[in-house]
Amino acid sequence: MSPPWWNSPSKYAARPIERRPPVDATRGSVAEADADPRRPLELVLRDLRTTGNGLGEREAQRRLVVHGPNELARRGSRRWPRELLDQFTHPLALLLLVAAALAWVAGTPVLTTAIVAVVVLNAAFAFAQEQQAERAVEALAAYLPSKAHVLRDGHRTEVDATALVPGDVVLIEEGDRICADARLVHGELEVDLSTLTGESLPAARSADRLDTRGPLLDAHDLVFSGTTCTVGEATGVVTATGMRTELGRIAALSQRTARAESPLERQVKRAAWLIALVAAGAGLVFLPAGVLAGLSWSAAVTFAIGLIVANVPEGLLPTITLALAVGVRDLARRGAVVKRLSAIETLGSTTVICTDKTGTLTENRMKVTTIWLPGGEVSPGVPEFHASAVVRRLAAAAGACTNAEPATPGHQATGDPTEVALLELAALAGVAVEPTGRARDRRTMFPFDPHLKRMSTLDRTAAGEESLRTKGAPETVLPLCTTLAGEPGPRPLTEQDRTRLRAVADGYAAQGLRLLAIAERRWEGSAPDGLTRADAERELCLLGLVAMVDPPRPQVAGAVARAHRAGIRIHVVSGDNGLTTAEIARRCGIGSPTSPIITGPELDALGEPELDALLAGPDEIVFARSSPEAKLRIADALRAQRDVVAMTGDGVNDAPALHRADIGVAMGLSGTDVAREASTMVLTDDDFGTIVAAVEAGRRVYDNVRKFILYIFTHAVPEVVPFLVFALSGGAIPMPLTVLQILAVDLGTDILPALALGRERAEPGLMDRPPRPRGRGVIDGALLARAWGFLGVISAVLVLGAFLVALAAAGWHLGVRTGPGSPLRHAYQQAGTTAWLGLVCCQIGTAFAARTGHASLREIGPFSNPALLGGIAFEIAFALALAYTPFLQPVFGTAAPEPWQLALIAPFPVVVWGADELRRAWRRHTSGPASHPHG
Ligand SMILES: Nc1ncnc2c1ncn2[C@@H]1O[C@H](COP(=O)(O)OP(=O)(O)OP(=O)(O)O)[C@@H](O)[C@H]1O
Repeated sequence: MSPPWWNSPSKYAARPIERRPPVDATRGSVAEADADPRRPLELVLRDLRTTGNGLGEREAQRRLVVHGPNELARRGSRRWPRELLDQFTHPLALLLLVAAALAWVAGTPVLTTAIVAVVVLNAAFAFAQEQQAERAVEALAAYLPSKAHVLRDGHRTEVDATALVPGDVVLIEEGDRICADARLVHGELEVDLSTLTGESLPAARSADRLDTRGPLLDAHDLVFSGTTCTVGEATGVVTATGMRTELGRIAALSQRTARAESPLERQVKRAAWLIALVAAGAGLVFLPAGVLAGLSWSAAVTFAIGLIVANVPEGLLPTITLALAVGVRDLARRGAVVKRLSAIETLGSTTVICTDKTGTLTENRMKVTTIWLPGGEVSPGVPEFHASAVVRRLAAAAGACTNAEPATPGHQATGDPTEVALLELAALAGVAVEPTGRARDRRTMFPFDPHLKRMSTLDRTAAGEESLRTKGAPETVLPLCTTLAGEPGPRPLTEQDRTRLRAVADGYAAQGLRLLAIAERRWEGSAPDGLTRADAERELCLLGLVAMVDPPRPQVAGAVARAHRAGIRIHVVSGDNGLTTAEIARRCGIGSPTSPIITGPELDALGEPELDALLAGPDEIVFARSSPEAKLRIADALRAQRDVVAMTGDGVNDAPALHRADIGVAMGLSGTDVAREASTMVLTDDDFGTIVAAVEAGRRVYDNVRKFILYIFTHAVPEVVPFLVFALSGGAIPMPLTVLQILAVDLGTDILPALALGRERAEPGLMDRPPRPRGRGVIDGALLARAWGFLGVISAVLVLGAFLVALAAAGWHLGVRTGPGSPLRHAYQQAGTTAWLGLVCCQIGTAFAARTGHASLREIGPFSNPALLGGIAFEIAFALALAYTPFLQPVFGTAAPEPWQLALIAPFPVVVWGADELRRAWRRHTSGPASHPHG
């Protein structure tokens, strides 16, 4: 049987497979495409003109020019004609086209042209918005560059995955995404091939299991781009990159998958349909009513069609998609890359955040502050520290039992910050660790296991002995120890020692320090072959405890306070000690002195009902020494209570919990690729504060979508009511607005202000109100009541009032004819134009009212949305052009109003906005802090 991967002579053995200098690729192209990666390794390496030491940097650059970047070609460019066509064939557009056909049959070619223009304009607009949204989402990839570790010039280097070339030797670790097809050189792995094969169970891959038959994807010595490593470590030589990989071949065959629709988009689509149906119903009712009121059939049909066209909200959906996409793009700039548009709305309703401690609440920059030795406590750097042989032994053991790389001139340290701190300790104690020597001396490694919470290595030492070094959480290391190191020599570890050690550990932990126990076991000569982990990690000699600080990030306390104000609870789920975690949580403002601390074993002992009861309570809980499975249980229990859960994670084992939470949050800096892929949101700065900022952004985008909907729903009432009055009065009161005038509002004056509302900044108090309940629709009763029942009714009264006043001033009274040729014709057109401009004025007032759902306009400042001011300026210019341009007047049925008529409608914006301002003030007064904006 082949030795396990950790038994290889070194972790990334820079062991030459075949000493052959790298060859200039330009002198003979690498036969990458033709080389069968399953041939004997020597032949594969020869054809790829490489060695187990990897390529030289210059050679890699040359190959990059020859082979191109390691990325999949985009196939989207040819899809746009189809996407544009889709805009004309979706059901709402078809409904409008049917209306256009009816208008043609009814003998109104102008209306037909207008409706077709509406459809074309809408399609163009929607298409442009969707393209923009797609580009915004695609641009996110730049925020999450994929990285790969390679040997270049014999050194381990991190490069962009796009820079990988055939012949590169890649280093693959647990949690990595594999970025190119590769033949394993040595090591063993388990890989998740589900992206290629759909098979979700991990498959074993090993450098030592040659496979020359069967399908390529089943070959045991090959790994493929797009898959992930779930367990193990290996090196492999890249055999194919970019479109030549198996993933590339599949991508070349398949189309890009369609973007999944978000719940918000589904809701809006349903609402759009409902409104379209209501509009069609209103149109049908109007038809007989209009005829009874004295209209000709063709005029009645025209108006019925006008009603439908005016109220079908066909532009709603793309605008909302764009608002979401813009929200996603803004968030990415702030450090949170959201992978699905729908996540942005879920984020806004988050009720619970379950966060890690290390790196999320804290800086993840460890520094050893104190060492506890059997003979007493010592701080790094003091004279006793340098003088003590036990310190040196502890520091050497701790330094050897690491995989991190220490800092060198010009290079920062890399790897686990806990280990980097231990390497720094070793250097300070005069036993600096040099990675090549460490790799050379290592015989076996039992890697860090999140359940065991410890790691061990078996190393050859200078004295010709072999030594097992173990470091890990004191709770898991102490039970394995039987002796205690001391100056004269080890002595048995007594029960009193254990009690004392536990007290010492608790004392450090209560100060928020992170603790590691360091222990050792020595063999004269060699340790027995084939030692299992359980065999090796026993009868250890405890060398001491190392306490490290990892300070809370300075901005976390503020973010926690904001989350609390926003009604969000925060539970800490950490692998660390309970007291340490509780102290860090306390410093961040999470929990109270009476908050429960539940350790892993305690959680395991809790039944589901007890866990549910615990989580249903008001407390914020510290889950300490927890396993990745604990996260899954917590996420499930919270979701069962209809909480909306954001859960952080970074390891491979966190992937199921990240999947299960409503918002899985992965760490972009310290997390594994597997966690990143399982998550919905990736923090590019690993900072807890960014999660809260993302929640805020989610709330803002959702709010803005509602503002936008409020605005475009409101105008339906002043448009429809005059028709109803006309019909109900049996034609005695003439119709103020023409169909084309209504279309001019929907598609001319309203569009830009509506879009600008979608970009409104966060309203004050946004994070002072409780989360939106799960499942509450974006269009709810409160929004409709405000749009139709309040703003709409006020606008309708004003519009109709202006019309009647203008008409009456010209001598009109009930029943007097205003049709073509009648003496009042011009006055009627002037009155109609006054009403129409009045409607535009009401919409300006509505726009200002819609800017806030709860706060007063003064709080956000009337001029703080310049796009809205620009949109309103356009709206006014457009409206005046329609009213005063001679060649447009006959088309739209307008006539220039008298100055006094303009003066009559000029205050309308203030009246509409002012009424809503008073309503909001009254609501603030009666309901206290904002609960339901727009309600
Ligand atoms: N590289 C390591 N080698 C050995 N032991 C470690 C190592 N890293 C952490 N430990 C021990 O395992 C414990 C759990 O570590 P883990 O990484 O699961 O959680 P954490 O980083 O402390 O906290 P969090 O889960 O909040 O990020 C630590 O408290 C420490 O005692």
